[in-house]
Amino acid sequence: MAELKYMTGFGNEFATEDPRCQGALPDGQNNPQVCPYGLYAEQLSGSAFTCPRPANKRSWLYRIRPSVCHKPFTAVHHEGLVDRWDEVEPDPNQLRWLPFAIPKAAEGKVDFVMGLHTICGAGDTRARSGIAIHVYTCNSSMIDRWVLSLYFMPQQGKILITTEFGKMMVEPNEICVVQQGMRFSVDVFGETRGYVLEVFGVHFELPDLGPIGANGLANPRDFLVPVAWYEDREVPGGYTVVNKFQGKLFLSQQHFSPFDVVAWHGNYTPYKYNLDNFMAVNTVTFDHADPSIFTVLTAKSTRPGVAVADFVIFPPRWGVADHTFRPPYYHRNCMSEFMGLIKGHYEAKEEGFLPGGASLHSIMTPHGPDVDCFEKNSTAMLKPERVAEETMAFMFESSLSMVVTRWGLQTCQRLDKNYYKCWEGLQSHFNPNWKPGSK
Ligand SMILES: O=C(O)/C=C/C(=O)CC(=O)CC(=O)O
Ligand SMILES: [Fe+2]
Repeated sequence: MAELKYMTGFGNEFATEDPRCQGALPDGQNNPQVCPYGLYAEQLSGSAFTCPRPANKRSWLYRIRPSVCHKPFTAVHHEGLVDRWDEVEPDPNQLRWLPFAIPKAAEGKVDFVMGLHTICGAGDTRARSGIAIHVYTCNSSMIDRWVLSLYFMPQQGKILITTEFGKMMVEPNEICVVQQGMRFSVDVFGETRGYVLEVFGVHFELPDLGPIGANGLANPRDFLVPVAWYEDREVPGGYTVVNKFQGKLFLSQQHFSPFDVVAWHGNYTPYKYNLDNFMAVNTVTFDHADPSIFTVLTAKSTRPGVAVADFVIFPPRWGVADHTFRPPYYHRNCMSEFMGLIKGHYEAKEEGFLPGGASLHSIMTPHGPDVDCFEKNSTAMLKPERVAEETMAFMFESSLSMVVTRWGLQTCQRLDKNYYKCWEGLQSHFNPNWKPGSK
């Protein structure tokens, strides 16, 4: 496959035409009486029309047929997708999952939609407030079907995401955002697994940088946006549209490929980002900084400074803190922390937290380094050293109190029942005779 092309930037106004149809974008207006090449104009709104300018997101698509040409939607049951949070009793325990099992191709084809399972979430898709965290495990490409609106993190196996806006190849260590309403299809190249965060009703933004200044963390120029690509393809057997609506899936048929957008312009787009481009900022003196220092993207709530979901990474970096216990401190948090591992070993849990697995530390549930990590780092010689080499751990940190699904707690059979034991060996080192100045 030829190398894909991308445009760069975050949330700016992009304009792109498939090179086969130069001049497809109308000049100086959005909906001329007749569009170039006989295309239809269609607007995709990502925000209320009246949103303040910085938050106002929309794109104009110029396509062979408008997307309204389809047969009626009919409901279909998908066991794995959940949007109500009362299936099982709440569980405040520290939870950890072994790597989620990927179905073997020999045992049957499973595509991205079939292989999508909700692990936890909160809120209401109807009130457009809340989140859901899913995992996908699959072995086959989606054939002539597509679905809407997600934030992807491949963990194993690259994925080719074809969207109405163009194509993106997304590899492990990259993230990809396909926003609400954008139609896409996922091709895979073998056994494939990854994480998905779905945020209802808000969009990811780059975090403000405050005293850091104008540069750093995820820089806007490193975000990649697909260029227009279309196919004019009749599908006599029917192209299945998968619509995720109010948490349920609906199918409809149409007789042509939905990827028929010849040109588009706007600031509401899918995009991808390689986590190696993250410029980490951290202490060069002492103490462990709060993990918010590693925020890549944030989905803000209406409360100032409080995120519906922050996307945070723990990238390879230097650790230099003087007279400091360098790994994460023990803590209880007013936010929920869902973690996953793309590759490598996470410093607070060298064992048991594995690539393709996950952990959830709910609101106010205590957690922190395991025994080995505590003992090793309490006596370590503190010289500059590489931390998280060849590793990429991430966290979805949410102000919502998330509920775990029945699939997450029971059906997937990946819950590590012994997780709590990793702290059991923490000894008391209390010495009532300790004197200031002694070791
Ligand atoms: O690295 C950090 O600064 C904190 C990160 C976290 O809060 C995530 C954890 O709670 C890690 C853990 O499993 O202990
Ligand atoms: Fe934490």
